[in-house]
Amino acid sequence: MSTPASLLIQAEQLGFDVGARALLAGLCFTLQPGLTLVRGGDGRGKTTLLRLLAGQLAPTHGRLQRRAELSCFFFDEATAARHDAVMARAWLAAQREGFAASWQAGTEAALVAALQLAEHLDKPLYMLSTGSRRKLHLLAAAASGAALTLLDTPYAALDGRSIRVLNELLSEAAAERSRAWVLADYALPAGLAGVALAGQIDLGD
Ligand SMILES: Nc1ncnc2c1ncn2[C@@H]1O[C@H](COP(=O)(O)OP(=O)(O)OP(=O)(O)O)[C@@H](O)[C@H]1O
Repeated sequence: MSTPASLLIQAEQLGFDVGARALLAGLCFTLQPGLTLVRGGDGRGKTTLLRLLAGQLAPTHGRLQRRAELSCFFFDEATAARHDAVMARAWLAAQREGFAASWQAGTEAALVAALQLAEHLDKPLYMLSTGSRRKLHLLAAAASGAALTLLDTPYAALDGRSIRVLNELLSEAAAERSRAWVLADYALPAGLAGVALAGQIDLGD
């Protein structure tokens, strides 16, 4: 099958079983540039779908066809403990190195200021609050310049100011023509009402 240039990932009858249970079943969608919402209630498989899109898991059924050499940013919270002793500045430097070809230094500098992260960069990650860690992950996601950026319930634990910054970031992401962003959440965040989505994948309640 040919893959149109604007298409990043195509899912055909995608399914993922957990033991005997079909957690995800029969999903068909295409990911396009802009912002796609993966919506679902508790335990409906949002994180699992992001792991499939990131290539960390293989589907049990169907297939995911991806554009060749698709760069992807995904910070899986389940792996967070591994980074605990690392200084925030070193963690960020490693992200910068990993996405050297597309890193946006201007975005990094703007978000360090907007998310008030400067005071935290010289601390080990274990000293950062959950909210500050999440802000650091958001900064790296935005600055990575990755063709595909996956965000798992990114509003959780954010303060009001950071929520406004994230709303702005995702509103801009929705207008992107070269990057695709996937936001997994329980519902469309209130601050994104009226934003034109590239797509929506509904996993039910
Ligand atoms: N590999 C696995 N082994 C066992 N259980 C799993 C596995 N993957 C997912 N699950 C279970 O499947 C359910 C859905 O997982 P997932 O975290 O993908 O959903 P979610 O929509 O992100 O959930 P939540 O909204 O609660 O964060 C959870 O109950 C999880 O424990």
